[in-house]
Amino acid sequence: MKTLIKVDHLRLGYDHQEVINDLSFDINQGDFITVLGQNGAGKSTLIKGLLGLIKPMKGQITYYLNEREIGYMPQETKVDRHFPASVYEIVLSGALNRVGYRPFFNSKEKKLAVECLKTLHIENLKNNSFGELSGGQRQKVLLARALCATRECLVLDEPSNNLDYDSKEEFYTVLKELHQKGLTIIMITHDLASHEVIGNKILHLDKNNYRMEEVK
Ligand SMILES: Nc1ncnc2c1ncn2[C@@H]1O[C@H](COP(=O)(O)OP(=O)(O)OP(=O)(O)O)[C@@H](O)[C@H]1O
Repeated sequence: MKTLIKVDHLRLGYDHQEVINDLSFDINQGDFITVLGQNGAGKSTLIKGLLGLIKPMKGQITYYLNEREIGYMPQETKVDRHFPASVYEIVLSGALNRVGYRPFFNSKEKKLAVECLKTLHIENLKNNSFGELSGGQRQKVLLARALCATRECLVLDEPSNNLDYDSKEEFYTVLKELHQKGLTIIMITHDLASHEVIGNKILHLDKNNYRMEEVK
């Protein structure tokens, strides 16, 4: 099994405050890892580390994929829902990592954005404005945007926050479909109990007590 990201004796934190200490695990191709932990356990901090937004205080993260091609879906609370853009424009912005110094999106990237809309069954929303969507629809748009950035690995930060039961179920169904298509997924959440988890592994993050559990 190919390893995509290797986390080795990692210590992460801010200034002199250590949040994660001595965490080691591998993210293998085809994994769907759910990260569970109490508020403040360091779930978002781990994501920032994986995305290279904060540097390890100790230990290391080794990437066996192009780091820039990790698709990231932020927490909805960190996204301005009144952002004046269409669904298509938001999804296409996921392809910015492919553009480099070119001042425009090419036809391949535009086609990819439409494909991502189709994959998530939201092609009908293409021309709607983001602000007029329901919570569940907005989450699918943000997922499509993350998908547009990668063919390989998605990192999702509390994607089902604020969704009602039905929208959550629908969202998880879409995630399972992506996983079955071969996407590697790391998802942090605090609204699932261990027995409800989707995916093949659970990373339990608790104060200096980390445990990777295989889901049967
Ligand atoms: N930018 C920052 N500067 C300083 N401390 C921070 C910063 N971001 C988070 N922290 C602190 O790091 C610790 C872990 O926070 P983090 O957001 O990673 O936890 P979490 O498990 O994602 O929590 P939640 O479930 O509430 O989102 C907390 O004590 C928090 O106050």
